[in-house]
Amino acid sequence: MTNDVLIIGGGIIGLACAVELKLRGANVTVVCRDFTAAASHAAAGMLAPDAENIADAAMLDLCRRSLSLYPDWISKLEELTSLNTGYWPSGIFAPVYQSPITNHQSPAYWLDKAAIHEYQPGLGADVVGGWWYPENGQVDNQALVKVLRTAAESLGVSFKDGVTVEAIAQQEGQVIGIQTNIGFLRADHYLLAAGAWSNQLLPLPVRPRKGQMLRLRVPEFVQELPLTRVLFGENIYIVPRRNRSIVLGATSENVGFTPDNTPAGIQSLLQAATRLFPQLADYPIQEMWWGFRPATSDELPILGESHCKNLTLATGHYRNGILLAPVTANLIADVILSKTTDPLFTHFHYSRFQNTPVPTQSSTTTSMLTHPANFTNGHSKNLSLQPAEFNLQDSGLVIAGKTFQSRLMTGTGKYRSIDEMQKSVAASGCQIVTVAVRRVQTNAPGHEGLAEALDWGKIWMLPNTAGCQTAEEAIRVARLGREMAKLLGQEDNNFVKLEVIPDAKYLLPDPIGTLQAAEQLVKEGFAVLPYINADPMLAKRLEEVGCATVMPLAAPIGSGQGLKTTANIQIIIENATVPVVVDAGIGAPSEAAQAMELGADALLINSAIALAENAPAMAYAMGLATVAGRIAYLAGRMPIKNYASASSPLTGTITG
Ligand SMILES: Cc1cc2nc3c(=O)[nH]c(=O)nc-3n(C[C@H](O)[C@H](O)[C@H](O)COP(=O)(O)OP(=O)(O)OC[C@H]3O[C@@H](n4cnc5c(N)ncnc54)[C@H](O)[C@@H]3O)c2cc1C
Ligand SMILES: CC(=O)[C@@H](O)[C@H](O)COP(=O)(O)O
Repeated sequence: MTNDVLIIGGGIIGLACAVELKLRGANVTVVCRDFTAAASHAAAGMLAPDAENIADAAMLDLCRRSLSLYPDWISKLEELTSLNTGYWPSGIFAPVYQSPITNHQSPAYWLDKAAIHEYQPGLGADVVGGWWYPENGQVDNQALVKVLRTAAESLGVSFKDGVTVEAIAQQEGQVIGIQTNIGFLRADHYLLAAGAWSNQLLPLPVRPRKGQMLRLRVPEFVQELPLTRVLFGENIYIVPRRNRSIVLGATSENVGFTPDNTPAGIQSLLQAATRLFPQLADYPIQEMWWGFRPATSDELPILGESHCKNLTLATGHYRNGILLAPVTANLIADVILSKTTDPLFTHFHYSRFQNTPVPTQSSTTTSMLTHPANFTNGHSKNLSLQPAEFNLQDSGLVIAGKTFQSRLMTGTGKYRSIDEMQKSVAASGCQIVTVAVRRVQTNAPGHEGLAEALDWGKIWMLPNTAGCQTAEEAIRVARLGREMAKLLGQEDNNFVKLEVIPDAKYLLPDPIGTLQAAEQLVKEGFAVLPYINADPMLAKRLEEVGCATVMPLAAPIGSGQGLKTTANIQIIIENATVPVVVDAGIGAPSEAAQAMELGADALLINSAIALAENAPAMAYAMGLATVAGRIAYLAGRMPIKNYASASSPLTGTITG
């Protein structure tokens, strides 16, 4: 039996799960950075599986199931606390301005113009009809969150308020604890319920979708409540509360975590609201706010088991987290305490974002997370000119005990398309591909779906900390990178390409920050591959603190200037006992070959391939150049002489 459960996040999902787990006998701790900075406070509280027109059948099923749990769940909570949640199964009207073409399925009823205006006086004159969803309703979500918190406290759930979880520490498929700003916390089992912030802790495709809201007040001179049912209009919903406030929402903006209400956002809400229910134009505005919905790429939640046996996921509830709270709490408690998974949950398993099958309850997740020990990207044959054919010894590139046959590493940035990137990676014959953790996490332009675009069973991932300006940031992103690699199936991948780059113009790395971050990451068990200026002293220091390679630059990243630091790279190569990977600035295959001829152990090339007119062809050429340069190095080049030396013999020539 799992005794201690630690929940990350104190929004409605974390709180609902806490109450349910506690009621079933677990010891529960909720760790939360900010109880009010949560989508759960910002929401409108509609319970609207039908009005929302949910297309996904399993999602609709889940939402309806949750709606059916609402009455009993609310009674239980209100009894426990003697507080009111404002639950109101009022029904929802969805007025329209044009007659619909499609028919909604029961439980929706079509009301023609006369009927809807009769049932709901005060609607805009251009409303031509509407749907009536008698089974949908609303709850005062802010009141409900308070009730849940009070219930949890009265049951003995322990709360750690104002505490930020910084990392989820894992070992061999188990979470061993969480790193927080107040220290390391441990439990038997962990539940991630961090809403829109979830992917700061695990590489899940959960992004913030901002919604702006405002509240009006029914003025004193209006005696009776003008609205007693939710109006679900086009780009607007109007949610009347029993306490005479009226909630208007909501915008849907893809602006990351950009805070604040904006004139454009509020104007759009007011315009749509007063068109639908004109008398609102004279109602006083009481309050405005905004919040971040936790949106996944397929707009469905992520529920149930994770890649770690003792970590469960309950996140990504997007537009319906208030509605889905009771069913989530019930089924998550089943998963954690009874180890049973409702068949419906398989539809919401995190692995749908990977190209791997969903593991069953009885199987361990290891099958999903293992990969072939020897990496071939399937296309390296063309480039495998074997030095052994010429009596040359080359045992391959060994980094942190892992052997790779290819000595070329590539990147994923700057390609015109994912398809071009995939073809180029294949054509290069590389076995290591570096991925910018931050850009993948934030779905930066050109990085959408990137993590899933390569076959990580064949390519070794080198997560990099691009975009980090300080040692602290790089350490945090490195930890995320390790989780990302794990989640994508490389359980034992502890590699990180460390980049600490405060300067945007030359993209030159900060040597002090790099050394500090490297020391820390080595202590945490990472195989650190630091990107550095070609500084032999720094290279030595990094080697001394335990880095797995050093990666001196040939020239600034993306400059394509070629080998500008040859003399220093040569000193680094002469003195290094770890592999030297020449990284950045290589513009042409001749320069790749030249770096390898110097004795570099490997190369990392991105821009020169991605920005070539024919990227896959250039990737192939870079692969050949890397092999050629390596063989030339092993073959031993002729010495350079000051004067000409005739190629043909000077003796035994025929005289005429
Ligand atoms: C404008 C708007 C309107 C909405 N309307 C509705 C609606 O009408 N009906 C409906 O069903 N749903 C609605 N939703 C969606 C619903 O609000 C969300 O799906 C739901 O609140 C998600 O709950 P949650 O607990 O997962 O996340 P949140 O409520 O966001 O809670 C997450 C919590 O985790 C904490 N946290 C995050 N990271 C960390 C960390 N590293 N360490 C510690 N703590 C952390 C945060 O501080 C926060 O308190 C709406 C959302 C918005 C924004
Ligand atoms: C992708 C990556 O890690 C780059 O930052 C790397 O330094 C390669 O540089 P080029 O793009 O100049 O090849």
